[in-house]
Amino acid sequence: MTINPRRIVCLSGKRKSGKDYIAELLHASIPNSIIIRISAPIKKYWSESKGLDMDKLMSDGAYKEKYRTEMIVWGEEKRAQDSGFFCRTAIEMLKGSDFPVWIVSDLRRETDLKFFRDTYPNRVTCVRISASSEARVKRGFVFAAGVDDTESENGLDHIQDWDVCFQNDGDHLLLQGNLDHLTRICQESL
Ligand SMILES: Nc1ncnc2c1ncn2[C@@H]1O[C@H](COP(=O)(O)OP(=O)(O)OP(=O)(O)O)[C@@H](O)[C@H]1O
Repeated sequence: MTINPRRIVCLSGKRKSGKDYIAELLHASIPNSIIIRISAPIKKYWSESKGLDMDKLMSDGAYKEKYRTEMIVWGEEKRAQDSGFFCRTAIEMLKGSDFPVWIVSDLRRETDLKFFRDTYPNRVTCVRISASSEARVKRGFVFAAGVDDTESENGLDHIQDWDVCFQNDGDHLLLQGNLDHLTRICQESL
């Protein structure tokens, strides 16, 4: 009997480093994988409580930026009560147990890292994606006080023991090499 997940790839990086972009590419190359966004339940519960449009909140637009600060504060309060709440809820919401490979596209806090490593020992590959300031700005990054100076953006900066680290500044060959490496790790776990 096989128990899902067989492999979890957790992606971490600053805003506009390319986490979503890379998650989608990995997802496309690994059959039976699912993308899990830890922020999905935060957005769902928060948008419902405020009567806001969930689809707009999940998109990469100005709407997301407008409400991000308020939502972060609400999320922090929830996390203080139960640090694994959003990870567990995201997994349940997306029926994670039906999928052998999980791609977690928005690992942001040490409690999230600890949740996955403690709950699924030996099945987690943690990836740190970096990008130059120039590349991030070209992709639309603008520093926002209350967002870029909070734990949700900087909480993993001191972590050293990433399983894989790479630069995503637009070098397609380099990116493809790293995608191939991660895909192989997943396939070998099946
Ligand atoms: N290697 C790349 N080549 C081309 N475009 C890229 C690359 N990496 C990222 N992008 C583009 O840059 C933009 C930002 O990337 P993405 O949304 O994946 O960042 P993110 O780290 O998930 O950001 P956030 O934390 O703000 O959600 C997107 O439009 C994406 O398509």
